Amino acid sequence: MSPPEKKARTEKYKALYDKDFPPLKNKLIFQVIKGEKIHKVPVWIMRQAGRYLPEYRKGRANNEFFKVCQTPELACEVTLQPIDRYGDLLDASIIFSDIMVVPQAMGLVCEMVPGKGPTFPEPIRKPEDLKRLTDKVNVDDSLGYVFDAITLTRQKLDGRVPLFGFSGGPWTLMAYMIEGSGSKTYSKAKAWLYNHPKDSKVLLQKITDVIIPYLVGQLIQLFESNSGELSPQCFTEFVMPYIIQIVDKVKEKTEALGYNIPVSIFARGSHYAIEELSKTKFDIIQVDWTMDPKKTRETAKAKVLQGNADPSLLYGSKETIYQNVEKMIEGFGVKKYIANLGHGMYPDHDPEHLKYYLEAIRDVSSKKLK
Ligand SMILES: Cc1c2[nH]c(c1CCC(=O)O)Cc1[nH]c(c(CCC(=O)O)c1C)Cc1[nH]c(c(CCC(=O)O)c1C)Cc1[nH]c(c(CCC(=O)O)c1C)C2
Repeated sequence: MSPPEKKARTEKYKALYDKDFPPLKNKLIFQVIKGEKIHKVPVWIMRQAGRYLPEYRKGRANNEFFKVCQTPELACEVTLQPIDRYGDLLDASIIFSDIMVVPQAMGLVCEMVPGKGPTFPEPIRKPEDLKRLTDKVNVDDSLGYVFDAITLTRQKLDGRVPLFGFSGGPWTLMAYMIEGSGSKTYSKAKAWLYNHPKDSKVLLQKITDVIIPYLVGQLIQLFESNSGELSPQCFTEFVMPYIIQIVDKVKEKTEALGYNIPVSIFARGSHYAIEELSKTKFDIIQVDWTMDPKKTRETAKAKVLQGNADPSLLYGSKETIYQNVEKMIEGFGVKKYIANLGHGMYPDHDPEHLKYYLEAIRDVSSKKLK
């Protein structure tokens, strides 16, 4: 985006920033975190705005993926699609964007290649390549479009549900920046942890320093989606120190402004880390479907847990979905719990089956909460 375009964008949204945000009508997630009485378990879904929705595919036919992310009107429109479709069955929205906007802000080119996903034509290969990264990233300049999209969306939501902001975690972003795309083994990125531990920490810190000023929203989720690739030892050394910095600093910053913003962590695949994570300031721990709800609840007694049905459950019948939801809620319990899937929606999911899942959560949990 050229500087005059950027200025126009900022001017355009100034009035929206100055206007008070509409008060929240649905506060279920905040009530769960505060331990207040609720009438049903709240639910939202990772990738709830996406290719499984015909209205999303229709809009995307004319617009490149990152163009949607970078155009606040389009990002807002797509964010609202599942909220408009499912009405009060959903209890949160999540801003339409991608974790790759942070590496882009750091000066790396990342393109969405059809059939392949996000791809870096010139990934970081050796420690000298770190010099190619922008030295001091001005987050307001380079990611201002996300802030504008968040502001516009909060106005347009009119308080129906709260809005999640999100970021990839430092390790997950480092892994993509070195691999250049998704990978089966993440062996190039993991080789860095063993061969260049110091440079790895320089890179993780650079990413952390961009994430902290970037994270805004009424709720926040940090996606360490690639954490399950690591040994417990590497997790402790290369993930924990950075995600703790992020949650501590984000809390400090927002509390100083008078806000208490709940922060959620999704360390996908890191079973061994649940206990360690339950001792941090994260308010919510999102778990994947390979974790048993009851055992996870026993391990992280005091924390709000979020998850965790296998996304493939949505290929099942209405009855199958209902029975699995009953078991899931039985395991987690109806308190300190936010329902979600164990990972994002798949492009070939039937939107009607997501509705069955959302209805089952409402029906099963409201009976138990009576
Ligand atoms: C809809 C969508 C997104 N990203 C991608 C798509 C499909 C692309 C398309 O429309 O063509 C490509 C897209 N973006 C990414 C991938 C995975 C790449 C790979 O590992 O191979 C793809 C196909 C990278 C990505 N992107 C994201 C993660 C973390 C969560 C997770 O573990 O899935 C990751 C790893 C986060 C993400 N990505 C997105 C959201 C939007 C908000 C919502 O949830 O509704 C979010 C939160 C949006």
